[in-house]
Amino acid sequence: MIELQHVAMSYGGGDLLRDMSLQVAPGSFHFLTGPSGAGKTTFLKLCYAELLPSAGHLSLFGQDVRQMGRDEIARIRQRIGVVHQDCQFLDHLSLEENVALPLSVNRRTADPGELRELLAWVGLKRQAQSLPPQLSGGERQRAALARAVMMSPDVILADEPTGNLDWEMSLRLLSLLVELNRMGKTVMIATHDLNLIRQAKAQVSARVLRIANRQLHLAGADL
Ligand SMILES: Nc1ncnc2c1ncn2[C@@H]1O[C@H](COP(=O)(O)OP(=O)(O)OP(=O)(O)O)[C@@H](O)[C@H]1O
Repeated sequence: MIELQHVAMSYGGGDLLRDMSLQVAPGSFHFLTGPSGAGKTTFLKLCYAELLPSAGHLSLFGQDVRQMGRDEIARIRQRIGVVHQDCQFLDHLSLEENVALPLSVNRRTADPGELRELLAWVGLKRQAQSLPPQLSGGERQRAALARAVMMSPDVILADEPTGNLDWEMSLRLLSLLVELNRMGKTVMIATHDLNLIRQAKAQVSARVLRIANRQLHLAGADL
């Protein structure tokens, strides 16, 4: 589904990430951890072809990212829902419109019933007409998750989705991601929060990856 072979990534200077190999199987659950600045966001950006590797081989859904044209990348991205670290909402659009945005971008209209159901699933039915600045941090993160699953993607990539949330709200968000995984979605979460990882491991079988010294390591069971 996502496969890296000896991938390196550089923003121009030396390698930020080097010699990374990984196979992400359909339906798997991964955490990605590591110190601030280690390259977690960069790694996720590779996984949705926002960035291309500077060396090595990266394939998404069996296709080499280097061989893909712009249209193919756009098609592949529809299969990958991303929860960005800063949510990236359009502040002049309602929550409902923001969540439906991936469809409008693809010139499709959201089914009102499905949209309502999705907002109810993340507990935001009442806030459908609110503007993003009127939402709490937890509401914004849940809305970002709803937007990420709007296109029924196969993979969900979440970048520090609980970064600014209290423990109770973090658990709520985690339970939504676990539910998605139980529905068969592949999930990868970048996080600093080792307690969140421990909590998740009690619920799902998750692999924990750690970026350290520019390389990708499989963390031990002692987390
Ligand atoms: N577009 C860019 N151009 C140049 N350098 C960049 C760019 N994006 C990120 N970097 C640098 O790459 C390094 C890794 O950044 P990245 O955001 O991937 O790390 P991170 O592990 O997600 O950090 P954090 O946990 O603080 O979010 C940082 O030193 C950052 O400044």
